[in-house]
Amino acid sequence: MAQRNVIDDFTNPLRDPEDRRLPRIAGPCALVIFGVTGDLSRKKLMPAVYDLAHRGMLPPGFALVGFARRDWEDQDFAQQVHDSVKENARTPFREDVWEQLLEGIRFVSGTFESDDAFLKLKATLDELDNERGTGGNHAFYLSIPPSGFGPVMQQLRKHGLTEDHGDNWNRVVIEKPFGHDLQSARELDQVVSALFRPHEVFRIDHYLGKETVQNMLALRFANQMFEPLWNNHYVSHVQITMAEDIGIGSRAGYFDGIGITRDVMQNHLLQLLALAAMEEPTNFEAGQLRAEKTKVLAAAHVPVDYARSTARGQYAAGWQGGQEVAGYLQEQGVDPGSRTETFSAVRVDIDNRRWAGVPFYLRTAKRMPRRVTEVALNFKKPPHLPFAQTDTVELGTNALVMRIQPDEGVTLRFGAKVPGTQMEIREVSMDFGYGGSFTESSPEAYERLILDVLLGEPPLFPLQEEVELSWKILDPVLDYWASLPEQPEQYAAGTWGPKSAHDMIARDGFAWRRP
Ligand SMILES: NC(=O)C1=CN([C@@H]2O[C@H](COP(=O)(O)OP(=O)(O)OC[C@H]3O[C@@H](n4cnc5c(N)ncnc54)[C@H](OP(=O)(O)O)[C@@H]3O)[C@@H](O)[C@H]2O)C=CC1
Ligand SMILES: O=C1O[C@H](COP(=O)(O)O)[C@@H](O)[C@H](O)[C@H]1O
Repeated sequence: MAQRNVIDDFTNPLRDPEDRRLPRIAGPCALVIFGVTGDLSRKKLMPAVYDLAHRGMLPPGFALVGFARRDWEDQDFAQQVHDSVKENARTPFREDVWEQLLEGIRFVSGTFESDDAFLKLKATLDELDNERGTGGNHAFYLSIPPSGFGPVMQQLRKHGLTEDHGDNWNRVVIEKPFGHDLQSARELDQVVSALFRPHEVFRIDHYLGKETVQNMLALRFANQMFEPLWNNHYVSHVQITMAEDIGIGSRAGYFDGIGITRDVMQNHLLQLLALAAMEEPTNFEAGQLRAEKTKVLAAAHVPVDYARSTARGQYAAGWQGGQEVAGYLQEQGVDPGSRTETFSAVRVDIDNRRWAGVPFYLRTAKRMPRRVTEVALNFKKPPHLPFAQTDTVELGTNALVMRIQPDEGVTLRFGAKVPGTQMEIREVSMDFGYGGSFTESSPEAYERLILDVLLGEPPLFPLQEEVELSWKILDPVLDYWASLPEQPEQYAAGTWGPKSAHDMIARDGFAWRRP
């Protein structure tokens, strides 16, 4: 097979100028991370910045500014970046890359309420603009508890940090969950849109940055053989699972009172549903892709008999990976009477021609037996099986499983004849795995999305309309659960969730997959 010659690609005058294989490199800019001492920043954001630098996708004068309450100097922050890069970066540590990054690292200490801190941030950015040529191009990443979104944006505007001089840009990146219900999401949007123009706002959902999530678009729309089956003529039901084996760790302050439904179902799982169920966009530009997701979310709802169409749970003490682990109510920082759910399952129906009659089951939880995210299309049984009484037919359901993580790929489950002289059918799998098919490694979701922000490319960032529709789907469920007098049903850590969740899907004649 002919090898692609990379040097020719850059020198060949006939090369398509739109060639998307050219590296995408950000222009001069500063990335300011609020909440830089937090879990997300330490595990994902700082390593992603380093990985981008390592891949040569950041400009030489790039600057990284951290903002948090801790009483740190630049060098303390630099040490934290260094440690989290060494621990969590995808690409190997290189001294020269680190040295270059280090030159642009600064820290500002203060609270969201402190005018002094924002004055210092302004002075720091002005200095960087002069020293490193970042030219007034600033991306403000709010990696903070949702209650801080509004106050920080107000402070940015108050201190002239969002001013447009005509030849610079300012962008704001807002972590999920955007609001805690429809009403608060609308209120937050009023704050955002009074301070920023639509193209300056990036609502981040890191699942959209995952390689395997984008591959759902390739699987569906780059092939002819799947789409004809992708509807209620052939699909019996769809299961979307995001299971985590971890508990809440040190994040009680954020998680308790929010719960798993607001934390990930309102955003990651409903985005997966939208990508799995939407119609084909004309192209993958922001407007087209987001319009199709919006349409399908507008057609989705949880059937109103919530006692039957939903289930919630809370993990109790149990065993995980051979170790005894505490129950949710015993975790440090959790209110001992907390009713926060750590398991959530809902049935979603989609009222359109393609999906009428096909339930989508969404399930997510902490402290499940293993970490796995997948989207599984389960197909109807064949209308007739031409086998004799004496034949052995052990068929489950045909399924197409998009394995988002950690074992990334696609699995097709179908029946095959067992070798031998008798007709014996058994279920088998056909697998595509990234490792076996590609030499390229997948960028981390945050790597991809931070670069998109710095380049000003919005297709992978949900619109406010998608956020609001997602709350509209889940608000009635959350209200219903809040009205119940009892605690969420307990499930032992390290198991597949409460009995009510198994009953919920069994009533419809199905069972949860064991991924
Ligand atoms: N953790 C994760 O895996 C993921 C998190 N997210 C989202 O990212 C955001 C942050 O989450 P996470 O990192 O887990 O949260 P953490 O609680 O770990 O971190 C919160 C950060 O905000 C800072 N902070 C809080 N209040 C103030 C204040 N009044 N003034 C200044 N700084 C303040 C803290 O600084 P200090 O050190 O001074 O306390 C800390 O740096 C959330 O919106 C979450 O939904 C999204 C995807 C995954
Ligand atoms: O958004 C969140 O996602 C993480 C899980 O992310 P993943 O990429 O590892 O699947 C979850 O642990 C966290 O609670 C939530 O805020």
